[in-house]
Amino acid sequence: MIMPSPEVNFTASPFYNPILKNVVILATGGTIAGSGEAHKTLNYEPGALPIQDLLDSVPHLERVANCAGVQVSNLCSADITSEHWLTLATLINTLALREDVHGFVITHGTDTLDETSYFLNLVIKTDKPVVITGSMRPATAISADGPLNLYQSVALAANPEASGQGVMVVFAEGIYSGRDVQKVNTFKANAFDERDFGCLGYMRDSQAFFYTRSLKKHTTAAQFDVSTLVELPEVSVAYFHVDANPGILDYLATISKGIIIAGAGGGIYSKPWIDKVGELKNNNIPVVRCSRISSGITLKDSYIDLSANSIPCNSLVPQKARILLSLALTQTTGYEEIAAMFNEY
Ligand SMILES: NC(=O)C[C@H](N)C(=O)O
Repeated sequence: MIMPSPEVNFTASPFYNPILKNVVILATGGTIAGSGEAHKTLNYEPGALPIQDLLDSVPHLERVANCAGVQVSNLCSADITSEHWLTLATLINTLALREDVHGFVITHGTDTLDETSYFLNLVIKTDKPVVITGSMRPATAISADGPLNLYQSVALAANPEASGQGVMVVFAEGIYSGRDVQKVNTFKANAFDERDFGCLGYMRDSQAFFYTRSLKKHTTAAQFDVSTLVELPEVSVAYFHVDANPGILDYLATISKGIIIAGAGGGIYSKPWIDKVGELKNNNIPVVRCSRISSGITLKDSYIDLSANSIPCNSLVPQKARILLSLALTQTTGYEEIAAMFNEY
């Protein structure tokens, strides 16, 4: 999905205020742009409304920042692909070079927002604030949550305190790190959390209050460069469970350059899977061991992996480990180097 350089012009707006910061809004779709039966929260079409409708739904947004909207896509986030990720990264990395661009907001469906936020956190080359948001209720629902989420995201993107914090997610008045944010509820408006690590801070109206920061490498400190890539190495996830057929790993090896195992507990799997992981290592297909549990850490474990045939994921959930392994594979297939990245990022 190659997107020509979009027109981003802040001064064209009749509300342009030279005192305020300039924020680019990159719209990708999701429930925040969803439309359905008046007042209902179910049975709507995500990614139905254009970016201008979303901006118009926020009262007095022009008092917070000068906004310029770019429609990157208008999709349910299940249909976001790595091509969209590469497009977003290129757009942000290019626009961030402009002196008149001070921050970015991405509107996104919530179902894969945790993946997009981690990918961008690893590949964006700017300290300017990048904030991702969405909503749980469509724009047409009673008490739609999109306008407040968007208002607070624009306020955060225009806030110099948000610089250098990596990609952030603003949702239901919380500020979360793109690395650790996770969707934890299928329908409630307060659908995001940061597992054991606490959120970075809170939003109250347009004010930001920061309390912590992520210690893991991101953005300008990260080693990944996607500027010349048109696709990412394919990495698949295998979910372990009682009686899980090890043949699934054989199949995944035919379509993947690397495999993530969502293991049980601290990232464990059965003896037939242990043998299969040994075969995969011999075939030069790196396997990363994660847990199907969404908090805690997965470490080197001689019981499950005496010959160190797999790489422990440290604290990443499988869908985020998949992104790091894919980016790692753009640079190396070396187990030691990849293992170091899982401790650094
Ligand atoms: N709340 C949402 O945004 C869910 C929607 N299905 C999406 O991810 O696009």
